[in-house]
Amino acid sequence: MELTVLGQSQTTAPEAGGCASSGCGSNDDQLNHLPEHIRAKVHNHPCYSEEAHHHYARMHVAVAPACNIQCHYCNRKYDCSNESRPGVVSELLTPDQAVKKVMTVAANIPQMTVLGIAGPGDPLANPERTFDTFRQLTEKAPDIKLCVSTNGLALPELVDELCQHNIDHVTMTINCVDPDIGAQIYPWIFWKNRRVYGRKGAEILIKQQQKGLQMLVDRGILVKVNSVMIPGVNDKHLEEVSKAVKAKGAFLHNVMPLIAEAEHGTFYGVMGQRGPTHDELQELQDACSGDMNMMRHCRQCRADAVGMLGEDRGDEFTMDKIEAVDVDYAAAMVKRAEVHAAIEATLAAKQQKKNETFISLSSLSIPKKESRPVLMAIATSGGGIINQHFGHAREFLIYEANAHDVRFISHRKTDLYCSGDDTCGDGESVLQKTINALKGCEVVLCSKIGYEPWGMLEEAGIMPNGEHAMEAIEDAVAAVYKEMGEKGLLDKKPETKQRATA
Ligand SMILES: C[S@@+](CC[C@H](N)C(=O)[O-])C[C@H]1O[C@@H](n2cnc3c(N)ncnc32)[C@H](O)[C@@H]1O
Ligand code: SF4
Ligand code: SF4
Repeated sequence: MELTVLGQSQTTAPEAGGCASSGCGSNDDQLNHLPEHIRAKVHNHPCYSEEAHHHYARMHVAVAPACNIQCHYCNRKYDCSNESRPGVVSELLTPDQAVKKVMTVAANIPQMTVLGIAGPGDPLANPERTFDTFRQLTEKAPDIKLCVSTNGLALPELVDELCQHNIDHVTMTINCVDPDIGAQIYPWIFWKNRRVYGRKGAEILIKQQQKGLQMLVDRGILVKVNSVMIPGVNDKHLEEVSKAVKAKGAFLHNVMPLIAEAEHGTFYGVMGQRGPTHDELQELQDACSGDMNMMRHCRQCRADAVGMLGEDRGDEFTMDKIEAVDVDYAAAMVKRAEVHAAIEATLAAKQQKKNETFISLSSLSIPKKESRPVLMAIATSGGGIINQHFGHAREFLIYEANAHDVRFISHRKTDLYCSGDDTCGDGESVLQKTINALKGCEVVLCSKIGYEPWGMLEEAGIMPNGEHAMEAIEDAVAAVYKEMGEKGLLDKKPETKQRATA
């Protein structure tokens, strides 16, 4: 089966230089040449494969409270159960509790393939708790892949122990390779039993990160590098970071937007540091993609997230609900294997159909002047198909179509306007906020939509479309683009009527 990883092509082995075509970003390009052992590691990992994230789930367990550095954007003390952002958790777990939770979730959500430890602090600043969890899971649930997300400071000394577990993937957050920029992001690190401040601390951190990255690559671990895009601080620098980590052998780069709100109590939040706009983020991801595989579907999950990316079923599996549950994991593994086989069959059939029937946009003979890119927002609850009511969508996947290609570029979160509460206290309806969040999109594809949002979308210059319900997303996007071409709507981008939004 051919795979799409991260919505773009990996046409050479990652060791051999990654994405072959400059600026590649096509969902239609395939991973034909990826070596089998790499394909085996990414095909069912929802974060490493854009395609897989429509079908497979992940979970995080919050066993790692402490951190050995301070980032200006992180405050793990703030918790809101409705909030989905990194570092946030509802309950800290012991390793035993975490193992119990993972096995219960695995038995109930068989499409869950990956368990990550991503905080709320740094897993490698809590090595006993992290490795105890991994040791038990490697033994008791060998069909679950294990992952960590680390700042990398303690990585070199722990890399060998890490590799003893069922680990194929590691995420490292690298926001800079220049200590002067690092000094603006990290006020201090904790190193050899003392705090090291400013540039000096950043310099040590960067060295450790680069050393740890090399050690992981040498051991055959796939490394995803997370970078937080902080406008005015490291935004101009991240292309260089991308090149540097690519040169060392990192497999993916995940440039994520800074989340900074004053009420989180972070330095950046309090100082009014803004995050990037959708356009700024996409521009940077595109600029980095010439030389690197980019992850564009990261949902910046909580440190206790459970379920498909974009959903959080953590509330169903709190310790008070699962403590008494007995899991027959041998039986669960059989069921899990069946479910995984069914997903693989679905993916293979989808690929087959795509190979046979995908509308080749390049064959449409759309005149060049009419081949401008068009953004479309998709309401989906998973499976890679258009299967969600507009009013039920908590997020929209954003695809870009042009005359040659359809590609996934991002997702945008929205408040659920069908929640009964139609205003957000600032006088603006949630529906209006949703429409603002779709700024730049010209079409919304969903399974159904009510009269009121239909009218308001049209008024905002966004075409609602419910005609492609239950169709594969990329097929539908291509078909709508073709229709737009036939109706002469590709001549010129219409004036946007939406209000500005970040
Ligand atoms: C909470 S951290 C935990 C793992 C580890 N300590 C690390 O930093 O990689 C997980 C990811 O969330 C990111 N993160 C934390 N707070 C953030 C924020 N306010 N905005 C954007 N990303 C954030 C971190 O940079 C990291 O990539
Ligand atoms: S390294 Fe991770 S946990 Fe530590 S302060 Fe930074 S974001 Fe927070
Ligand atoms: S934070 Fe991003 S990389 Fe981590 S599990 Fe969520 S989607 Fe995957």
